[in-house]
Amino acid sequence: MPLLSVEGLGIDFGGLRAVNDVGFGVEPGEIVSVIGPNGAGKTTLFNMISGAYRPARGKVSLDGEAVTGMAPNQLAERGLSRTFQNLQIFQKMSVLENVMTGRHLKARGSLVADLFSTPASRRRTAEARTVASGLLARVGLDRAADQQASSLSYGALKRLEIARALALEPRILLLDEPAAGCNAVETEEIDHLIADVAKSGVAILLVEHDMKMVMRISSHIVVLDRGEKIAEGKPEKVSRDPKVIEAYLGVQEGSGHALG
Ligand SMILES: Nc1ncnc2c1ncn2[C@@H]1O[C@H](COP(=O)(O)OP(=O)(O)OP(=O)(O)O)[C@@H](O)[C@H]1O
Repeated sequence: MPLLSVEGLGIDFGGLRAVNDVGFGVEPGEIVSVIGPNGAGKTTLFNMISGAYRPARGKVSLDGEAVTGMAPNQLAERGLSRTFQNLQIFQKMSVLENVMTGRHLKARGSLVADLFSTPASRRRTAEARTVASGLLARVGLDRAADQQASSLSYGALKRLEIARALALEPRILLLDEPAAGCNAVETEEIDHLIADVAKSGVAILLVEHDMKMVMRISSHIVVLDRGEKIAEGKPEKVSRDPKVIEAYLGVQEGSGHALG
């Protein structure tokens, strides 16, 4: 049984079937990418899986448990963590503190204990600091730990956001355009980081426009067009699929989203 299982998922916006009858699974250690032309329904699908939208149809399961329509914090408690297309970093906090905030759900204790700084709350903070430091080393930001987040380059901020999502120790990580706005070097760093996280056994679901990156790192690709799944499979198979080529060619002019 896949760790994340999506079956017959769908939602409408007014009369528009934004996503319809989409299903797939993600196993631990796999990198599954969702691709498709602009407006295909990728972000909407992501929002339904991560609890931002309640699906009108279908089912989402995590490790066999039905989690359809659960709120993001309930999903986080069950091991689903996500990053956002528009960075959600606290710019005025230090790099280390940003990762520590990602740990709060995991290390949740009593507010009263924290207010009075009890030994238990001090222990939790120390533990969060240790975990956060380890994660910063993992994403190559250990030397920047005490800097204000606003001082980081864009690519480094993207890696910081991944470190913060990892602070929850997720079993599945949803990455929304992790390489958007990054240059080639930054994209490659993120590329390696994602592969490394997958290798540690975390399941990864990715929405990404950088087709070269998608083809390089995906174990499996799901292709959407106008809300429907039109193809899925290994990168080599999907990139040769006539339906996929047609969907992209149909919007290729000026969109810059050709299959790489
Ligand atoms: N909140 C909303 N209300 C109404 N329509 C929406 C809403 N969100 C998305 N849509 C519509 O649903 C369809 C799917 O949009 P979505 O943003 O999921 O596509 P996408 O594949 O992520 O596109 P892009 O590649 O441009 O990010 C589009 O036709 C879009 O206009």
